[in-house]
Amino acid sequence: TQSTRPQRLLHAVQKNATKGDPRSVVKAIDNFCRQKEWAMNVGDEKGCILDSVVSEVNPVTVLELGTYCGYSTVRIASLLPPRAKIITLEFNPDYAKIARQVIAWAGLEDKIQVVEGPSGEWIPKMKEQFGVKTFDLVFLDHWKDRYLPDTKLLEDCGLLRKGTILLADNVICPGTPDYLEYVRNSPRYKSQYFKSHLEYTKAEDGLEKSVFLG
Ligand SMILES: O=C(NCCCOCn1ccc2cnccc21)c1cc(-c2ccc(F)cc2)cc(O)c1O
Ligand SMILES: [Mg+2]
Repeated sequence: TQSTRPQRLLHAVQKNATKGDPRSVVKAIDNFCRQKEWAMNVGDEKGCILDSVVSEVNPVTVLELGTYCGYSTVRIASLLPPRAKIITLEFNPDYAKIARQVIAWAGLEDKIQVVEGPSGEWIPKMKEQFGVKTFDLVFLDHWKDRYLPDTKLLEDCGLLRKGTILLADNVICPGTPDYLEYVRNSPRYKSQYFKSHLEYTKAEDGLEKSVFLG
């Protein structure tokens, strides 16, 4: 039977990346997506901006909404201090299955918890299920019309603290207009746009970094 794109991406990692070397996993995925098949990873250009924000925040507890094949999960985890953890939420079980294998190839299983299901159901359970108090960094990369409702849900569930950083992918393409309007106009956020390009293309896209002010 025909393989899926995530399966072909995983095979490219297993063929071209060194087991236990996260940066070689990131490189292998970027090469696959540039040379063979486009895929919706944050990519190398926006990935550098992601790296700089992660390094600046030095988070101990990270939430990622939208795992896909685990590219940004591996990118973030490879920069975390020893005891730091990422909880990454994926709605599609086939994607989650691939992501777990990409994460294992990178040797980062101990830092990453892949959780399957919808954000609307899991966010209210974060404290009781995973012993999370608040998140230091949230990377939004899931359904674009869920960025705003899930941000409000994170606020309401007390999962954000003064200084929590929200970093949102695709605020231009595909676009998250209601989310942008909210974080740029709400007195509870200080927002900054990092102009870039849609992964592996020349189309404009960017990341929005927003600090929760409490
Ligand atoms: O759609 C995108 N990502 C989202 C995937 C589903 O996420 C579903 N999902 C994942 C956890 C999760 C938790 N709860 C609910 C839904 C939940 C996405 C799309 C594009 C893109 C840009 C231009 C195009 F022509 C076509 C596509 C680029 C990106 O970088 C993206 O991230
Ligand atoms: Mg994205």
